[in-house]
Amino acid sequence: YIQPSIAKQWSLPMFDIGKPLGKGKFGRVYLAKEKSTGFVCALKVLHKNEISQGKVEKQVRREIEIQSHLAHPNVLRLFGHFHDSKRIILILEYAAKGELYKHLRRELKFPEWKAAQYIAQMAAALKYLHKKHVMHRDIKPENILVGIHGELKISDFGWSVHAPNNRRNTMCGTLDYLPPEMLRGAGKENYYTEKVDLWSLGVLMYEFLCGEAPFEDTQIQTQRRIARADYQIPNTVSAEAKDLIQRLLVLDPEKRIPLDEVETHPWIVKYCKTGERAYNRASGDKFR
Ligand SMILES: Cc1nn(C)cc1-c1nc2c(-c3cnn(Cc4ccccc4)c3)c(Cl)cnc2[nH]1
Repeated sequence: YIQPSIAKQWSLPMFDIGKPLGKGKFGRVYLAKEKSTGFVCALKVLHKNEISQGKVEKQVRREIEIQSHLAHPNVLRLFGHFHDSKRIILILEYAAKGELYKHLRRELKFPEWKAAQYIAQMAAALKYLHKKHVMHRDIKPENILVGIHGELKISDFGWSVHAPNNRRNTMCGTLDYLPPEMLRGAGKENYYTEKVDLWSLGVLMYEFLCGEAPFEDTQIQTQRRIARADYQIPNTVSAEAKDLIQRLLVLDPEKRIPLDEVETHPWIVKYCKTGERAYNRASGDKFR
């Protein structure tokens, strides 16, 4: 007898609420345990009046709609949501090692082997999203969490949309990660596609290896430098890593290296165990 998949009706009394984990522009996140199963999760509590004042209802709806249909080891799960008179609560996967940007600030920058594994995981996550025609559009360390095994998890889908898209967004926060085609502002002539995430992956890779973003400057200068792809890569960065950054930070979205080629790039293959050889090793390669 196959249990019909009932959409469980969640409510706050079903959870023991633990310590606050963090807060964003809208709402706070708490550690929580679902009482009947002991399942540990993170509850993101959004206040309805703050959301309507911030005119972000559409983003919250999109975050729920998009993230609840995603299931990938490098994408933070959204298990469900519910609301009461004043709040909307998202039931999210708990990432036990917290926010990636805190690790990056503490370590200043990552060694190449760690950066390569992180970029490989982000490429896998983006490949999964793009296959579903979802573009994240806000890939940056602040939106990446770290799981119990040190694996990265993209979170905060508030800015994600279905590709292609030409909506103009009033974004706040850092411009550092914005691709040139989103800076130009969208009109009928220039749609942007999921390739915006490839540019941001290049900015992320640069920041992992150099400890600062490639176009970090005053607001005006940053915009100018992004529009010209005006950045320098320090000589401390290996030739292979430099090559991959240069293939991602390309002004023309169509000329950016595709995710399939990121995964097989020499710099990634060199440091990531996911290759055939490593697979054989993992399976005890008795017969090889
Ligand atoms: C912090 C922290 N330290 N440790 C050891 C684990 C964590 C942890 N944090 C999370 C978090 C988490 C917390 N804050 N934020 C940022 C935020 C908050 C509110 C709105 C938008 C964005 C995410 C999540 Cl969702 C999911 N899992 C998390 N795990």
